[in-house]
Amino acid sequence: MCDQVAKTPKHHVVDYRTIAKDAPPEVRKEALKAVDDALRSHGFFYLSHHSVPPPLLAAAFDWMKKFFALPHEVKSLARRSKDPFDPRGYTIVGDAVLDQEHQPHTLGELAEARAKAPVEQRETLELGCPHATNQSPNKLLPEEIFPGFAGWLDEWWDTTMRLQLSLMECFDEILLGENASSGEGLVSQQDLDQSYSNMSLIHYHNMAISDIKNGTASRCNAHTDSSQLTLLFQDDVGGLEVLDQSTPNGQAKFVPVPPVPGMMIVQLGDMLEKQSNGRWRSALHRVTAPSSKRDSVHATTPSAGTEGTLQDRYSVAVFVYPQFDTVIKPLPGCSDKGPWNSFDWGSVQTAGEWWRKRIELEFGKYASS
Ligand SMILES: O=C(O)CCC(=O)C(=O)O
Ligand SMILES: [Fe+2]
Repeated sequence: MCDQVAKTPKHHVVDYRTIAKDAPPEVRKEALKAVDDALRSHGFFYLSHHSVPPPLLAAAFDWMKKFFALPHEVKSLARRSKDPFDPRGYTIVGDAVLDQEHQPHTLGELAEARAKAPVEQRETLELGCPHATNQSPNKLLPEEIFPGFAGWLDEWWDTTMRLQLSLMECFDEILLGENASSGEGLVSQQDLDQSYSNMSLIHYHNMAISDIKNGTASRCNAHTDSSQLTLLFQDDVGGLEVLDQSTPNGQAKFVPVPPVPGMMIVQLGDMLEKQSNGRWRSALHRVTAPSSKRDSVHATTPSAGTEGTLQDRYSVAVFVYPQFDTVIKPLPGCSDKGPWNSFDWGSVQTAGEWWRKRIELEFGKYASS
């Protein structure tokens, strides 16, 4: 195990090679048990030796740096529309708001939390399935302004979708057991040609640590993802944290999920919490100043060189959704109620309805501005 993860011993690390279909059955069985344990206790795990080729991943970070460094007027050619349900395009600080630090149980409580949340200092490029014809197309800059990006996106999209599908196959085996191939599992809810999955390329602006400390601004407020599953790739800046409820005295606290070279993060979202009947946990997570900097009186960052400044941070989050007409209810094999229950879903039944509720809360303020 890598040293950086060893310092945070509670975090689970899964080696992708051990859950791949061609792994020896005994190895795979053990590894799937480790996946189950991780999702039961923390709702996320590190995935090492994953199938995203390093050059494709490095290109993701290069593209982000290039895109976000463009002048505002140019980026604005790809601006997200004000219709909350037209989710593609470039967003700026203040368009979206996340916040459920105090674990609201209803969508009403979530809306209240969001109304009071500090402003997240981030800009994003929101993208969806490049070849889907059933939803708004991606808002890309013209090829002559940003040559090569569309080609990278196609390859990235297909690679990450194949990866998520192989994780879904593992989840079906864990949750449905012998009935994994019955056509009632998670894989059957996916249509990769017309996928509703989406992703954010994210740039966190450099900012004063004092703004985080005094609560006037933030990087990414605490939230769960509304997806089934999120694939998260972060740069080496740090600051990602997840709520750990497994402490011996029962006191939940946010713990760092530091970047580890070569590893990505697999995180569970609201839909799979419900589909697993609360056996697995939708991870409550946030991005803040890395704890070593936050706790220091004279925090410095070597690259920024400025006292009390947090350097820019980049990440990619791929949010995996089933087809939007999927009814989100416990899967066969998940009749036993587990401990996690992040939300009262009220009358919401389908994946599309849940997405609409959550996206409205996230982007509603921008739409009305
Ligand atoms: O930037 C990160 O590491 C996390 C981003 C995130 O949680 C989100 O956009 O939902
Ligand atoms: Fe998230």
